[in-house]
Amino acid sequence: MIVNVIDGRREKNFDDSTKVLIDIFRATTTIPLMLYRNAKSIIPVRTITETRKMKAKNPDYLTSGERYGVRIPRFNYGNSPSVIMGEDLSGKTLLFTSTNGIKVLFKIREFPGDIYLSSFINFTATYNAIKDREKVSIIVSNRPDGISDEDYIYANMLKAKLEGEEVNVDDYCNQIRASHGAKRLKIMGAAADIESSLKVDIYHEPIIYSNGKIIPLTKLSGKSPSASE
Ligand SMILES: O=C(O)[C@H](CS(=O)(=O)O)OP(=O)(O)O
Ligand SMILES: [Mg+2]
Repeated sequence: MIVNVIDGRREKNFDDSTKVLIDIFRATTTIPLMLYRNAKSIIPVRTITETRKMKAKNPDYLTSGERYGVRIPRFNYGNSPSVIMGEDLSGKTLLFTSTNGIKVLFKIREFPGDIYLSSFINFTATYNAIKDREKVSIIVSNRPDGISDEDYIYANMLKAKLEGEEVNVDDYCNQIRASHGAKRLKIMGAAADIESSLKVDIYHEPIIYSNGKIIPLTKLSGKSPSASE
């Protein structure tokens, strides 16, 4: 197996490998927790305006997302995994837009190859879903200032596991706790999101992007989770 870690913010060209989108703080932590709290699906949306337009057409949808970490005014939710953990989202469809992770998702969906979304929340399920693939690209969402050590810590853990190395997950969790990204969350007043991002394997499903929606792989009846719409 070939495993590459790629800066999804800077890279412009992607191949047809299986892609795993990583955004530990916080989109690919929040999204699996939305599904853990029984959401039906998450619809990624590029812009705030588009989100409001889709909400107007689908009043039952919930709105979620942020810009630069701050919840968008009049949205039902921001991008806080610790807030989502306390919610019952049974049967709900959530519109979701975020500063980094969703931006990169819209970039990579233009290329062939299955797209998974992963974090500590569904680490083992992701590993089991892709461990036999020929080529895997672990796509780091990064941030505007180019500093997202939390994403690289997780990407390196997943890469090590895929390459057959023994992985001590607790060590990686402690690296996250000591990361620049964790300090940033504390400064933002979102310290609770650090431990929420470290609920390892609380969600037991691989999560894929398919035909405009983010869903558990098991919801994809029989088809390959092709990223192309
Ligand atoms: O909401 C987040 O934590 C980040 C924005 S920032 O890094 O806090 O400015 O968005 P995400 O798309 O989850 O990286
Ligand atoms: Mg992030």
